[in-house]
Amino acid sequence: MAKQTTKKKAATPKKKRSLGLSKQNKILLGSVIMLFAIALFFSFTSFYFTWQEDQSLLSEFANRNEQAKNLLNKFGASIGHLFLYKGFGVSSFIVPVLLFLSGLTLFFSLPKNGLIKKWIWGLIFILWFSVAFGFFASRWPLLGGLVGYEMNDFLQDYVGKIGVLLLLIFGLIFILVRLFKFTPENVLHYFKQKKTAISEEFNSANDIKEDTAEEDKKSSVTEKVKEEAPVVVETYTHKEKIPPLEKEVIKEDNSFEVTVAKEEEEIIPDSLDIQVEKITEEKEEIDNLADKLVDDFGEFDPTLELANYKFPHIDLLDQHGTNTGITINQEELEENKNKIVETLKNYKIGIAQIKATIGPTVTLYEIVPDAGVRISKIKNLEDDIALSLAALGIRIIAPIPGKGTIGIEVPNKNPSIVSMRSVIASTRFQKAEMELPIAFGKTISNETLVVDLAKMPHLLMAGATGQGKSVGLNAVLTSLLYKKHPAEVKFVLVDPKKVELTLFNKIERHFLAKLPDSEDAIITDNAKVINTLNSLCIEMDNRYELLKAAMVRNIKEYNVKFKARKLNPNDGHMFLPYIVLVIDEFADLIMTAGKEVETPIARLAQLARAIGIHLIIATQRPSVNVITGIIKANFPARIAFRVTSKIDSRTILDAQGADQLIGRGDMLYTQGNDVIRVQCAFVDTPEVEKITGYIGSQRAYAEALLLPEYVGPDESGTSIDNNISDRDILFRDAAEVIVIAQQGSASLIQRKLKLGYNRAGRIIDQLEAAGIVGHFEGSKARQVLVPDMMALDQLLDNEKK
Ligand SMILES: Nc1ncnc2c1ncn2[C@@H]1O[C@H](COP(=O)(O)OP(=O)(O)OP(=O)(O)O)[C@@H](O)[C@H]1O
Repeated sequence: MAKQTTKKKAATPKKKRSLGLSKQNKILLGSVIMLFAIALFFSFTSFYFTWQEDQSLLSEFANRNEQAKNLLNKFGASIGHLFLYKGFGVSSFIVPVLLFLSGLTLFFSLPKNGLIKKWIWGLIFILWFSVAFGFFASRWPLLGGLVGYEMNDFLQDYVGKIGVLLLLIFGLIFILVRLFKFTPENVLHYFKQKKTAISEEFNSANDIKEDTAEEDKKSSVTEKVKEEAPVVVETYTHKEKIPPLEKEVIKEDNSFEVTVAKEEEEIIPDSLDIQVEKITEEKEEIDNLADKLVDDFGEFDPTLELANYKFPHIDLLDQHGTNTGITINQEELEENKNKIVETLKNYKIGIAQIKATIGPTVTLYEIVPDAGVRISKIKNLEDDIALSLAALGIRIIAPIPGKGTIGIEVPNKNPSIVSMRSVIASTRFQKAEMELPIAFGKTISNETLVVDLAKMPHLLMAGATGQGKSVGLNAVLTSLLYKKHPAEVKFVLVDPKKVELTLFNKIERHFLAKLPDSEDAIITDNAKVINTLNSLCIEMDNRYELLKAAMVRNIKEYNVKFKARKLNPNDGHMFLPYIVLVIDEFADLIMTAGKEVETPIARLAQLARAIGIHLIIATQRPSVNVITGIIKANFPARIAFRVTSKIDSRTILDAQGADQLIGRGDMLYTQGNDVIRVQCAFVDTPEVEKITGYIGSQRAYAEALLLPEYVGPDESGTSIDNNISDRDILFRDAAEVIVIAQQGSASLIQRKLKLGYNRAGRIIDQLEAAGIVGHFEGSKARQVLVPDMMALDQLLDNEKK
């Protein structure tokens, strides 16, 4: 049975495992081992015949005059003595067998698995036989060897003869069960099979006998066979209970014999561990090349071009008088506490416990109301509490998520400024292992809030004018400037207000990205914003192509692969910096360009996270026509500075509270679930100027990062064929309508000539090509280039000539 198993195993095709040796070396080593095994075998065999004669020569190994009788002379005599006499006796023969198998495996580069198991079992056998021979045949020391004898001696000292016998029996059972898979059922089945075979043999023998007998006797024999048949069927029904392993053989006499396919059972034995072959992954050629390149040149360093770039130092930021930290006004605390308790008492709400956490601008009073008090009751008292505390900006959080208490945020009389310096210097920011870390400010419990823009993945910021949006944007940009090398991140800045972000012009060649044909990197013109957004969409598509070619899922993996030199720059691969698009006044953009801005923004917001383009959009007017559903859905991270109405607060946060803020950087931050109150870090214009000046004075790239070129419909308008024969038959009528009204709009043509939108659009394009109306200007009507009917006639007549 065991043999069958081994055969089966050998027959199973298995992948070869690399030994780390070349083919030739394997053949050499394999043959040496096999020959050594043969030498051992001959030495051992010969030892049994010559050991007595060679005994005296064992100490004369170096003496060349002495010759041993062993087939392998003194070597054979010595090694035989070592293994058979001093070692394990006759079971030592297993050693050359195992060695031969190992040599064979190497020689033919056969799969190595199973070999270790063979060695382990071989050694178990050697030990068991050695002890068994030592026990049963102690008179013949060459059968059990010295080890067998000594082990017997040793064991008998402790467990006696019977103990050793029991141990040997256990060893035998162990071998039978673990190696040969003996189970009582197996044994029973084996005997049953034997019995069936014998009875069949017996029957067939009878058949032969009966064949020679007379005819009338024949029938009785058939009956007898038939009688026997049910016994066999019984066997079948019994074994039917284990169907998957059964192999049915329909015998000639129509009786069934069922053989259990034990071999199969042994291929994946239940107790034997499955041999899981560890396949050393074949290295791709490209990987080898990459490894070689990395060995030769080290990993690709994107910062190499500006290797001497110095990050801005903390002293460029001001303290803003915050080095003293938050001052606690004990009186104010007591006073507020008493007022809260009293107000609630007036409404018959008892307080079991009250606790205060002092933040930079507000103090959070956490109260645990008496049992049975309805939370909604406290929430409804918001205005009353505000009135009794005579303070603006009271916010009630009922209950505080995850705490089971009710929070009342009361503004401090003397709020302290959270300086950008303090948040940048915080360990939380300094140790932040993030892709794009941003230190927003400090939470109510005075912890620095550091978040990863890459995870947000886009940020929507809203707040009424003068509440701290621009400062917030500067805080975001400053955080990134303090943490990122110019090679790692690029900004696309859109500033319709024209004054807020101009300071960043100084770092154009370090940190900014722009359209190829534009002079200024900071975009202030709304028409250009559309081009830039579409260009970013092209960049996004290009990056997706690169990611696809590199077979990675996001920019992080892509850059890791690129740094490891696994992506060939000749195939268009390059290190991809993160791109952060900042739009300072989004409402203005939407008002002037509408869908044209919304569509690329929505596309970017939906798709750009994986390829490292992140959007930060700020707006004064968080109304639903500015922050449309599609934009909102793609900006889970939102910041609300103080807004003027509850509706605005709902629009931006999907919750109220932003209308209760106190302004000056007091903000609410949410990344989808909880709303956190944060005091935004304050960074003043002179500080930003110092930082950008410091960076700007350093060696820079030759130019800002160039975004892909985008030819918008306004520019491409000129490419429309000014083909007179292709013109619409109503072209002249439309031209007259436009010139008379001096208004270049498609809807005017639609109305006056009762045309569909598409036809009117086509005519407008033709009018543009003819030079009658100007370029497309977003939601504004086109300029009419022909002043009156006379000029129009002249223009069209000239065309005909
Ligand atoms: N985090 C802050 N800490 C302290 N003061 C602040 C903070 N943020 C803003 N301020 C104060 O509020 C003023 C207005 O801030 P900011 O210019 O950022 O407002 P804004 O929301 O951008 O206004 P607008 O929309 O009109 O540009 C600042 O000059 C500053 O005095």
